[in-house]
Amino acid sequence: MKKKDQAFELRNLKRKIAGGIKTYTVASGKGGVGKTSLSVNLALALGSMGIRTIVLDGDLGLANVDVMFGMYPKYHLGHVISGEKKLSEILVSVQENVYILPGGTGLQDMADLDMTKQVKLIEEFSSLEEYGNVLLIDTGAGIHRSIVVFAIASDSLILVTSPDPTAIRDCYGLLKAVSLSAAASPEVYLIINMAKSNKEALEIASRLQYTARDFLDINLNMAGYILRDPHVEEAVKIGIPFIIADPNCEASKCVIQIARKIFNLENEEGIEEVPTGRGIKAFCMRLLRQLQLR
Ligand SMILES: Nc1ncnc2c1ncn2[C@@H]1O[C@H](COP(=O)(O)OP(=O)(O)OP(=O)(O)O)[C@@H](O)[C@H]1O
Repeated sequence: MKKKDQAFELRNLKRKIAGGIKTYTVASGKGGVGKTSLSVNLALALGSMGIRTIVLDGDLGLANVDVMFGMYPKYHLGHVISGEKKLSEILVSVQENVYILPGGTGLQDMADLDMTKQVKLIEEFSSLEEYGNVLLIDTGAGIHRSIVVFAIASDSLILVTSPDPTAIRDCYGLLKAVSLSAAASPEVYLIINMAKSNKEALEIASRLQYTARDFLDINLNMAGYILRDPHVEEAVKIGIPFIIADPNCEASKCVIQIARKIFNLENEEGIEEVPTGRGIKAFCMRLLRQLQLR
């Protein structure tokens, strides 16, 4: 085994002892600000840095993640919940270290399962620990209860907004809804997408940071920005994520910066630590508890 691989195995072992997969909910409030685009390209950036990442398409209405890859998987989480498929059978490998977990409809059905079936489902979900260090949950638009539920159940929330004033307002609205429902102050990262410039992104971020701190007592960590870049649209048209289609475009460079910032890989020397969260079982249990509170 190569020295680098040995180091990676060692870090994975440490992670197993310390905890489990780290879960991140990607949400925005307003639709169309680039959540799916960010989730997919961030996952690919992390995968190429050696962090095994799973993207769960948690948009209960419209599945978008698959479309970004130009693929249409036959099975989704609904088939796992109904017992027709194993979770490992619906995971789609899209690149080394990167998997897509098609959500489809049916997540809400989880709450209606009897206790025995819920326990079985949690066991089934536990198999995700074998595939990933990180679970990114791409959610739909709006400030729906299901999105707040994902945000509270996960270890961390990644908030995305564009410079559009209505998007900023809805982003704050979602943060407020999460803070009102969460028992403790959540770990929250902020990303400004489709920014005209670094200056514009930093100004928006600083306004949101002040408001979140003063009115919600939440520390918003600025994770970075993605410039508005025509390569993003072009990549969507050909069904190839922009970080693969054009790794040197402005948007790709911004996503790599964000990956380094959120996962503490600010220097070029490689991965120091594999992210560790509370694990998939804890996530599932919190999710079920929140779903039952509807
Ligand atoms: N940085 C960017 N530069 C230019 N266009 C972008 C950028 N980010 C996203 N877009 C475009 O904005 C549109 C919406 O992106 P995306 O589908 O990722 O948003 P979303 O927030 O997931 O939407 P929804 O809320 O409907 O799920 C897409 O056409 C995408 O190509």
